Amino acid sequence: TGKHWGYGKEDGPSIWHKNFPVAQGSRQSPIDIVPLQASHDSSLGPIVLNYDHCTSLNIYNNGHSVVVEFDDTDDRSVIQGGPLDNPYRLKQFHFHWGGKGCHGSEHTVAGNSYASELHLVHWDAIKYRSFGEAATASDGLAVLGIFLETGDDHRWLHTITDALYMVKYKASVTDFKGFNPKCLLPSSLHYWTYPGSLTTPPLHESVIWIVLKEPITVSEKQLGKFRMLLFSGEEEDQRIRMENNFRPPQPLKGRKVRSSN
Ligand SMILES: NS(=O)(=O)c1ccc(NC(=O)CN2C(=O)C=CC2=O)cc1
Ligand SMILES: [Zn+2]
Repeated sequence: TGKHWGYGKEDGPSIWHKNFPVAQGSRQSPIDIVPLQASHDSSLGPIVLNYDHCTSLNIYNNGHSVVVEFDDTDDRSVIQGGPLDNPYRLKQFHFHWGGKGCHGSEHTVAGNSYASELHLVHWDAIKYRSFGEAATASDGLAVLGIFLETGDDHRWLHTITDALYMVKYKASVTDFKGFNPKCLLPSSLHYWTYPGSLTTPPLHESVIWIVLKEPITVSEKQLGKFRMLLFSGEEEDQRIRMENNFRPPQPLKGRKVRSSN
């Protein structure tokens, strides 16, 4: 079955290369984005999100993060434009966060990290027949990264944080219908883009990353609710809080980060 990995001392990001050698590959994510070194590319158009007919299905704790899954059996919710040649279908979104008062984003900006990072995961269903097939292709996935900073309450995030008690333990799942993630977008869709990878095992180098420049604001209280989730399953005696589930920035290895206008 799948190889075990986590975010601890014994099974965390510095060990992943033992079971997943691509961890030391040439297009790993996340990275530190240095705005002044990003090349402005006027051929990069705006990204377009068509989420109006999206169908969220469930919310679940996969032992690494909390994930909201979507019905991706047709093109009802897609991202297109920007660096993408085709529309990419929304499959799921999830978060990465730190411990109390510590930052937990995966991408950093000029060495600065945010409190958390939201990933909306999409796949090219024009070119590939399944998510699994796209996940192993060099241009198969497009992940939209959105930074979360702490401040006032986020008006819509409570719909998610109110459901977290239902998925406290690893492998727990509950219905989560009618959620449209466009309520989690910042006002500007200006972005950086670069070729990268999944930020957790299997670390496939199959992701076109699109990272929004503008963060959204959530409250420390709302973020605290993510930290009541557990990495561990209900039957396990250890109750390990789900926090600091982020991979640190990886070497750029000559890649170019482009900036929309
Ligand atoms: N953090 S991230 O880069 O957005 C990130 C996003 C997704 C995954 N993993 C998956 O989607 C798991 N998965 C496969 O790899 C193939 C089928 C499948 O379900 C890992 C990381
Ligand atoms: Zn992620």
